[in-house]
Amino acid sequence: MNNLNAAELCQGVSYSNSTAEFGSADNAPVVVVDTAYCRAVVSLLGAQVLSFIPRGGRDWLWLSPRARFTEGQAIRGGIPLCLPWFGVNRHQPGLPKHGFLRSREWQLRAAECMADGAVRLRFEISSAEGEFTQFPWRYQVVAEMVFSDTLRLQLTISNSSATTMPLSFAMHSYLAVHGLDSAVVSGLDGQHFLDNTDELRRKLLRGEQRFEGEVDRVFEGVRTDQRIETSERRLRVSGTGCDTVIVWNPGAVLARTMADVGDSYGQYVCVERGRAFADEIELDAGAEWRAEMCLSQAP
Ligand SMILES: O=P(O)(O)OC[C@H]1O[C@H](O)[C@H](O)[C@@H](O)[C@@H]1O
Repeated sequence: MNNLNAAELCQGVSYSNSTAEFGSADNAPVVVVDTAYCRAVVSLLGAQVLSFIPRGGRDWLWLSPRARFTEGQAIRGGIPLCLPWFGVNRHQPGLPKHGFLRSREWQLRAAECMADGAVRLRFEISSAEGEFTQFPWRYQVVAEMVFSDTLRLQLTISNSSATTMPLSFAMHSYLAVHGLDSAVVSGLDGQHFLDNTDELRRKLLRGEQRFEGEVDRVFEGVRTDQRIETSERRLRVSGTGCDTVIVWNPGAVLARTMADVGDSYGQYVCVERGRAFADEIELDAGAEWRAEMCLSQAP
């Protein structure tokens, strides 16, 4: 199955590459959405939204200036799609972190301009034969994105195997902030979390989530929206079918060990939506799971 060719793209959608868009040394194909609402860039590698700039505004997403754009390597920033598992695979810790799909090339199968001026893109991917020995399930994933004055991202994961498939995932948003000190995440007050900086001990968050040093927290079974407030904007993250919220920033010390983060760690916070840990899914043979995350301007 091939990508749409350029003539099949609707108005406001075009192909470009990471060098032209971001000045990267690696040159990977990207899709650009440029409409009255926004300008957005999506990489075919990982079906990863890399930039979303509402008209007259600044980018909601952070992309590392040192991001690499080569197959088999994760792109640091934007919204990586981590699946068919999130983080370290709990059943087989030796498998690649965050699943196979964030560093594989997806296919762009549809690009549609909607009556209200929004653009919808549909990307698809299937499990690769070479992965079967490590993860013995066959599955398909459709990622649909709707770009308007909000960014909607919907995942549909289908299990086409004869047995139940363990599924966890995350839509791993890197949200741009201007000064980590002023970044505040609300909507998690009174919720328990697994502290990934302290052997996943279960703890309680009281009040707002702030960022002093490394933060790596998994909130399960969340029924609320999150609001991310910085000195210059307020964003809302909401979701259905993705009740796990992961909040992450490496802090200065860990960031120094990450070649594609380094001293840029203060430019983003990750507020991710997915299903992981207690929210992990047992996806029956032939069944599918749908999840949607929406980023919007908060009042
Ligand atoms: O460095 P990566 O493999 O992209 O992972 C980046 C981060 O993803 C999630 O937020 C996890 O909770 C963190 O533990 C992890 O460090």
